[in-house]
Amino acid sequence: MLELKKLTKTYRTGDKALQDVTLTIPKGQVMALIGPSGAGKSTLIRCINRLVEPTSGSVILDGTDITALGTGGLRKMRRQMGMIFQEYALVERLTVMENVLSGRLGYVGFWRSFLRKYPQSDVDEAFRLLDRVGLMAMADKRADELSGGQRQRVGIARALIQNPRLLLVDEPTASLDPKTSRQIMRLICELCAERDLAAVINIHDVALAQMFVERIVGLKAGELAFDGKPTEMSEEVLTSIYGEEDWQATIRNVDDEEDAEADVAAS
Ligand SMILES: Nc1ncnc2c1ncn2[C@@H]1O[C@H](COP(=O)(O)OP(=O)(O)OP(=O)(O)O)[C@@H](O)[C@H]1O
Repeated sequence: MLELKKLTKTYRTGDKALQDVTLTIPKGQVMALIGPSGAGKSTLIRCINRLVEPTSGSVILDGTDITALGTGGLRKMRRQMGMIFQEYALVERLTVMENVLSGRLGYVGFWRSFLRKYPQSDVDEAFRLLDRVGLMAMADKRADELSGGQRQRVGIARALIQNPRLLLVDEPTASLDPKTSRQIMRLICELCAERDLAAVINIHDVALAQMFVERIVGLKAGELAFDGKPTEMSEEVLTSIYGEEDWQATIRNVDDEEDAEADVAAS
């Protein structure tokens, strides 16, 4: 279980990116974080693993106060938090397999990782994960030979080989086309369900979040503006988070997409 208590971040510039955010994310829950640009979504995700240092408040994962950890403790804790980024952050000249295995770097010793000698159990697990994300045939390809969707699948496998307790996902579909975006969101949510793994997903696309996750949290100017089920997302809620706009298209979109998906599944 992840608990954020009165999490606050004020950057040196004076920007109040987060203000008193209190949230509890139970084990196995996938939560989408939405909100306009600058609302504090990336800051929130980065405060959880302290890539950004919170100004005050605490982050507690399964009873451990992450905000109170020293350097060594934080390094160990970060291994338990898988991170998936928008831009994949793969090593271009390495193979798919090597990129996935790099998720184990925090676990194997320096020389072993320097020589890229991973234990057989890690290699076996990497093959299992590549199979699960549909990339078994690509294991020996270089990362720079892959499509955006394939690259994100490698990023997902790399995060999962850490055997994390929590997934932090920052704009996983920002560079992908709509169909690939849905496939990636579906894959992330299925994998979390299979592993009873909690995830916080920062996502711009409200309709996509509504389609796949069980809980949506809206941020506005660093403060909680909505916390509820996708079905509770209404035009009023969207207006309160994003301001005046014609939201009918966004909300209707979800129904249309679901109908379309159902048609495909039925055909
Ligand atoms: N390193 C930084 N130094 C100073 N201010 C920052 C820094 N990073 C973010 N901010 C500010 O903090 C606020 C929240 O930014 P953040 O990137 O968390 O928002 P976001 O919701 O993720 O936005 P986007 O959807 O555009 O990525 C913004 O006002 C931003 O300008």
